Amino acid sequence: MADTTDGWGFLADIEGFGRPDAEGDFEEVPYNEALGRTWGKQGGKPYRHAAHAFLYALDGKKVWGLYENKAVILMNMRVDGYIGFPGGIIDDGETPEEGLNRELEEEIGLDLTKHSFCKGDHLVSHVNHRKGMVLHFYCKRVTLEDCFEIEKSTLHAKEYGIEVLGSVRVPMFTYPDEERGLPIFLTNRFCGNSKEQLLMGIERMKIMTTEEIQLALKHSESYNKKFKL
Ligand SMILES: O=c1[nH]cnc2c1ncn2[C@@H]1O[C@H](COP(=O)(O)OP(=O)(O)O)[C@@H](O)[C@H]1O
Repeated sequence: MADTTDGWGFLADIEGFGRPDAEGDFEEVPYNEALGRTWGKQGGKPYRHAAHAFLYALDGKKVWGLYENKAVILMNMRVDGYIGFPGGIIDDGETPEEGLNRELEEEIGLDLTKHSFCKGDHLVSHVNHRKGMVLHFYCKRVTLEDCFEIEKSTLHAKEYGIEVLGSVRVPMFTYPDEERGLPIFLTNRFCGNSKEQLLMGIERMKIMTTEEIQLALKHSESYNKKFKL
């Protein structure tokens, strides 16, 4: 990969954030500690913060009357080709929640009078020392009708067709071949630590058990190996 910021224009400052991460780059950190900005590199820039949201509804409907879809979980197809959650970089002077709400309105047209995120929705924060960034992750359960409304509002959002190329639902079921469905979805390329965040959200919101998640991951990894992905 070219290690140059030529051609990045105003994105040059943050282009490094979108580069692939190595295993172990993300370390869980308590929210208050994450806000302490104690990681500012000596004499350098303070770490940048970003916040992303897991919006979901419990479902239970059977796909084709066969496979139980446990939940509707909304992610985005991003302009860089990665899958990620809606959200983004927090601007100077914003709290993570203020920045998150602003980004959600811009990216998916979220109706903030109905679904505004607050500190109580915070699930976990991670720090990436290599990139100098902190990632905050929030979860909110809404109704199935709300999910459908949010998918529709994405089409009219300011960033639709720019940063966001579409809202995608995570397939929350697995076919009898143990690969199609969630395991194959997990073989996608995910932005930042969003794959880890997705699995944490599914587990902590009790949508799937730890064992079910481990099984989906195992089949996802064996699929990757089989096709040398
Ligand atoms: O869903 C996500 N979960 C965790 N980290 C993410 C996710 N999406 C992006 N990131 C990380 O956060 C950085 C900034 O996020 P994003 O690209 O959404 O900000 P922006 O919308 O302000 O440009 C990305 O470059 C990537 O490192």
